[in-house]
Amino acid sequence: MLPRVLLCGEIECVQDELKEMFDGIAEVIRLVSESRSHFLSSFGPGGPYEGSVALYRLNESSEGIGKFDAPLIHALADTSMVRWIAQSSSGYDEIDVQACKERGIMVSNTPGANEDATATATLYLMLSCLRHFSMAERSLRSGTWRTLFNPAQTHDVTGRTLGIFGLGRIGLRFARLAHAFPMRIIYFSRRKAESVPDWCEYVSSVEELCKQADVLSLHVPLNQSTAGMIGEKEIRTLRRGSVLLNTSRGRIVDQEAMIRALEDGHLSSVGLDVYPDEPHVDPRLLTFPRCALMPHVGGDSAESDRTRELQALGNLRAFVLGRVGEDVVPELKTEIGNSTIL
Ligand SMILES: O=CC(=O)O
Repeated sequence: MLPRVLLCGEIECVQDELKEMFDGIAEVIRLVSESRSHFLSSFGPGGPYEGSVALYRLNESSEGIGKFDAPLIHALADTSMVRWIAQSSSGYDEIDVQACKERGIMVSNTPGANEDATATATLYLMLSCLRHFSMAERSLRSGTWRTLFNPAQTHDVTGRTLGIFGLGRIGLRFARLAHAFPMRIIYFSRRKAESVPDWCEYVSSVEELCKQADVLSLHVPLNQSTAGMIGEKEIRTLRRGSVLLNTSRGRIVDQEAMIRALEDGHLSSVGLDVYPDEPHVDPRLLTFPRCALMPHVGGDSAESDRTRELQALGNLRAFVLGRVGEDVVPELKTEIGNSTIL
């Protein structure tokens, strides 16, 4: 009997490739559970997921079965043969990686797949926040021509300082786009990046980044050390009238502190694609007309969705073939070699 791989989420772009990739090496099955209890009880003998050794996972699957938190991971390890979770996104904050480590389950993600889409989405949000394009469009669509739009309150991008928190692939791609205006680019990362262009200036702390930036853009993953990292102190260290952009994860920012700063004008606007409790959006955010708000679509384009699906499925296929995909998440790199189907 072939091993089975379970798709927790739809494959939208690469159905044909999916068939070819697993032909003769694994049986691909689909999620039928609408609850966590059904999911966890379906790996046993005679259950619909019996024989599954690996999962493909989209965050959308949380709607039915919840996040892959520690209780789910431990129960999965107790009741199934699953040894690999291939997350189909670059963020993997919905999976408790520490619990996976304890139970010998490997996790891969899709770094780089949506680098261009996310960087260009951030660029759009920055332009919209400084020039009020989203507000201008809303004005036109509501039949009021320029009523909402006041050019005296808008600003050019050229010559401003962009502070990038996290100079990974997306941060660097955005830096390159913004440098073209030109903007002055400064960044802070856990460590100074090697081989970045000379015009990308490293500053030694988040505080220094906030002191100098006109626009602060967040490009770090969500984990225990980044959660809430941009709070009251950091926001108030930004100059009055600054712009905050977040296309990373909502929980990196203290939302209450951000809303207070919008209310008293310390932040002139924010450009958000992500929120702490998606799909819920705090209704107060909708009351600031200059803010540019999107429903977590920044990383999605036909090209990046296709690349992401192929990359996640490639990681699954490598596991089924007894290899290790390139995309094991950093926290589990030391575990490589400990996970096999047999
Ligand atoms: O949010 C998108 C991603 O994590 O890829």
